[in-house]
Amino acid sequence: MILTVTLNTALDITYRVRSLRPHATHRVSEVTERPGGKGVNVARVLAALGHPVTVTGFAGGGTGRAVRDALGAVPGVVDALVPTGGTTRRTVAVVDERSGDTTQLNEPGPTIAPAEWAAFLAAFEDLLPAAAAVALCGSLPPGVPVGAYAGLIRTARAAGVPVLLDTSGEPLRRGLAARPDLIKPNAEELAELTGSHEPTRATQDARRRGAHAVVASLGAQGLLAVTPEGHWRATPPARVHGNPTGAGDSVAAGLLSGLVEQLPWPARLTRATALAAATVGAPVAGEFDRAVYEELLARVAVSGEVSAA
Ligand SMILES: O=P(O)(O)OC[C@@]1(O)O[C@H](CO)[C@@H](O)[C@@H]1O
Repeated sequence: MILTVTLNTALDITYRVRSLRPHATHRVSEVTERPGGKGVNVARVLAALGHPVTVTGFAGGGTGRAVRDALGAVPGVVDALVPTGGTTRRTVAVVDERSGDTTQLNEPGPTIAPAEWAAFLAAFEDLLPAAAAVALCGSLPPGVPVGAYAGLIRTARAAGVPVLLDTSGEPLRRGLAARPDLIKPNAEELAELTGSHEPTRATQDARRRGAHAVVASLGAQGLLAVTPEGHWRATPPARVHGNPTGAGDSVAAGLLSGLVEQLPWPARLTRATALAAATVGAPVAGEFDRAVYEELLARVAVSGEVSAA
């Protein structure tokens, strides 16, 4: 199975409004609720691709129950979430129907007690032997040490399990020191990490900081990969309009599934690019439009070159 870790799970709420304006009252035309947090979205996409997945992290309170109930209904996903005495957060994505823009409001999440963190570490070590790969995804809830991902990466690498790290800020900076196999920053996260807004330079710099491979997700411009095997650019054929929430998680799912299937890099990048665009085309985070995905697979352009041996 593939193990996804979401320390700060969420009940993702998506509101659609006609036009979002500060200081105004809005009538919501449509509300959807889904289990979320980045690793949960990665898990749903992996399961839809036919990979067995186990989800761990924390869940608690009424929202935690709702997340677990909904996850339990997803075929192919095993719930190994660790209970917390706090209450799982909500995130709210407000989709402006007129402009198509999405505004995201993410709560900080519950405070994790030291004993709960210790229980999670024990559960993580128990799950590792059955894992073909691990994804460590999203923000850290209060109470979890800022170097948490670095520790989890060291534990996974010691067990011989490849790790994808998808986070930002200080947890990403510290995680890099533990040499994850792959990171998947977006342009903003890359710039924050490296100080450079030039994607090629920033991606190379991120790799020098410790990641084995870096795949930068550049929104409608596609993906830029710098790896020991070579460097590539994958570009979708056209801009897909819709809700971009979760598109990065679909990139992570595409890359992880390709890693486990031992696909060559261009095929992994094609899959990840098509999945991301198909996620933008679906109205809710963590879901993708399968028809759009299958149609795009043949139309993603990949250019680049293999490194000299
Ligand atoms: O606050 P974090 O952990 O960074 O991100 C959480 C989150 O915004 O990311 C997903 C989209 O990638 C949403 O489903 C989710 O709730």
